[in-house]
Amino acid sequence: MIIFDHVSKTYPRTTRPALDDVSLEVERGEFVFVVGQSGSGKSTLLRLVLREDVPTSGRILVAGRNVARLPDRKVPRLRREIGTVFQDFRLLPGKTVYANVAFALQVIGTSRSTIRQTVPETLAMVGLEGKEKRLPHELSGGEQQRVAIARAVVNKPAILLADEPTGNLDPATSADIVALLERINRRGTTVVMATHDHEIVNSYRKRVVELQTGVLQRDVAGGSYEVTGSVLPVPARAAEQAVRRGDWLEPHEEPLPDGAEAGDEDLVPVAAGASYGLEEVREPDPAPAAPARRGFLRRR
Ligand SMILES: Nc1ncnc2c1ncn2[C@@H]1O[C@H](COP(=O)(O)OP(=O)(O)OP(=O)(O)O)[C@@H](O)[C@H]1O
Repeated sequence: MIIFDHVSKTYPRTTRPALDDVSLEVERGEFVFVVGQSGSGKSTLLRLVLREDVPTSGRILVAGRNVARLPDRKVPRLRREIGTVFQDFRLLPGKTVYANVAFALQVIGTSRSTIRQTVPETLAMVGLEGKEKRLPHELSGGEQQRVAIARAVVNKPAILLADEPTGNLDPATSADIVALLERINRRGTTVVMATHDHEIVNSYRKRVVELQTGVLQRDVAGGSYEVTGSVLPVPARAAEQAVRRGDWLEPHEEPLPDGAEAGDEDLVPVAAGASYGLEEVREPDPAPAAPARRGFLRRR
């Protein structure tokens, strides 16, 4: 559903990349937490998925589209497939709850009859029945975030990106909001959530992607929040699968034969953590262990 293939992003007038050679794959239907300290590149990663910006190098595929190459006129269609939720809710302050959600459908030309049916269903799904006529300032923070989530999913996008959606909420309300996101995920929407919330990440034990100063530091299924400060091995099987899948290879590259080992200076790791989001992968053993084998492509 989302593929980052050696993606780097350096903003203008900066020297250090905000994202540095990040490769990962998010499968359809996954729920992924993106963690990392402030400035580690989480928002940049989400902005690139949305084509709010383009990578400096590397490829990004979202729902089969190469987003950097997408002509501007096709960007709105891409974004229809991606709902977004932010820390600060971003509701239209002068519009009611109902109108905020309906607006998302109006701008894409949905018929009135569909809007009349879909908006109440969606508001009920997020637990806002009876609050349709309120204005945003008449709602609690958690309720405002529910409106924002309703607006993000009312047209049933394939992907929901949530950038610190619990950042302004107390722990109990945060837990409710993430439970709602999980429910939406169970209905088939791929969810990618950037967060600093240790408790949430540790209690859900979903896939965790950790960035550290733009580098993909960790990518584990069933992970915890803890920022490790060291590079953990990429599960060998996942990386090998990525190498075997020809779609990661450029025309001048070829997979290594079975049995190739890490360590050659010639070799570069590919697709860290790719393809294993829905499989059970044990977290790396904290005790020192033999280095895990990785998948590699030969650099020419
Ligand atoms: N528009 C921009 N121009 C220049 N530098 C930027 C821009 N946006 C982000 N950066 C820089 O890129 C790096 C990554 O920022 P980003 O916002 O992606 O991090 P983050 O992990 O989302 O941080 P936070 O958790 O604080 O939101 C930071 O060093 C930041 O200063």
